[in-house]
Amino acid sequence: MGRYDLALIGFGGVNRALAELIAARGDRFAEELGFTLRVVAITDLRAGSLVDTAGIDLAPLLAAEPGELSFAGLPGGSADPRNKWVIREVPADIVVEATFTNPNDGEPALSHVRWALESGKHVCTTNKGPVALAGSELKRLAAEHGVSFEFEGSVLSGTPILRTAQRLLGGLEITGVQGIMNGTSNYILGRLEEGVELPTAVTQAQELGYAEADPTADIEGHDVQLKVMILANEVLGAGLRREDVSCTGISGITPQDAQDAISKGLRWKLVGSAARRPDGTVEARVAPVALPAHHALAGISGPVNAVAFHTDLLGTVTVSGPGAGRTETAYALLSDIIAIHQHHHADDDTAPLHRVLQETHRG
Ligand SMILES: NC(=O)c1ccc[n+]([C@@H]2O[C@H](COP(=O)([O-])OP(=O)(O)OC[C@H]3O[C@@H](n4cnc5c(N)ncnc54)[C@H](O)[C@@H]3O)[C@@H](O)[C@H]2O)c1
Ligand SMILES: N[C@@H](CCO)C(=O)O
Repeated sequence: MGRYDLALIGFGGVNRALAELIAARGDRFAEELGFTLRVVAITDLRAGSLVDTAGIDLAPLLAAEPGELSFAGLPGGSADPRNKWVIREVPADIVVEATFTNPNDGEPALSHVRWALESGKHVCTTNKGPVALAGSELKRLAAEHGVSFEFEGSVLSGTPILRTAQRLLGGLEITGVQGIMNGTSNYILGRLEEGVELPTAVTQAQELGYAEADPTADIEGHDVQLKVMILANEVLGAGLRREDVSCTGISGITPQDAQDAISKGLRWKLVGSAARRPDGTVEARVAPVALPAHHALAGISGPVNAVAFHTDLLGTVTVSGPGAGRTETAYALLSDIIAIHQHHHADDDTAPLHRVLQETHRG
């Protein structure tokens, strides 16, 4: 039986939901997945940092209201997040990065991921910034250090879109992808159809845990822009930069527009797409589209998302599932940990695994 010691960077909706899963289902994971999980460090901009290399007792932290959590004064606690020190120095097997997504330069999450990989620690992240803006560099860094860089939750939350493409569509030529890739905007468009005004719908999406810390990224399409970059780079080998993906969001759509569309048999959807041109380059965009009711993406409602892969041998293959949500996204992190286990340690029965890694590195 292996054990993975985790350092959680950011303790907001997603990483807190992961801690809840570990607290509630840890025994089941051991039985079904062949490993146990222990949290040895947590950092958060608001709560500070907490380190216990013997394993943090999660119950009292999870019992506290998120906004009231403070690690200062606890044994091993500090008011300062101390991200760099925790990531580099605390012995952990996996660094789980779930701080705010920064669509401009990916920071500070990009540095968090770099520090972890350079320290020989695996990384799982739901943060789209580092993956979209520096994915190739980070994969190279991970390979150099013999560790994994996993990011299933960066596109479509816990719905396994990236692993489906990587593992199940081998041998096909994927010529393009098209999808609804933002839970917040899709939820909001549904509320607009019901006559709810945009600011109210945004507040509801925030309360449900779908929206970014700054929901502008959801409404103006920047979140989908990053996801299109990730998908296109992963499945089309596109190497897109942000300026390569034209981007229009849903802020110009009113409840009246949404209801008028319904009366004409149409539904407004925020569609992200990337397609290979005949010369091999990739064209990508994010824009609202009024889809006819018979379109495969028109029936995708609420925080549910879907991605259609256009392929040569199978035609169109569409995968649909949750696109946002705290627990759904925490599941993506669990699926990343399972992938790390399968890739590196499935045959090990030693614990803790960071010692195995350190011994391997010492040669
Ligand atoms: N919530 C979802 O449905 C969802 C789905 C997929 C991906 N994501 C991504 O996952 C990440 C986390 O999402 P969330 O919903 O938990 O967000 P959140 O805003 O609830 O939590 C983010 C946490 O990170 C902390 N933080 C920010 N900067 C920090 C720093 N420099 N050091 C330490 N802590 C820092 C904040 O204090 C906050 O508690 C985001 O990047 C988001 O884009 C979220
Ligand atoms: N805010 C994002 C979270 C998932 O990346 C969304 O609504 O889709």
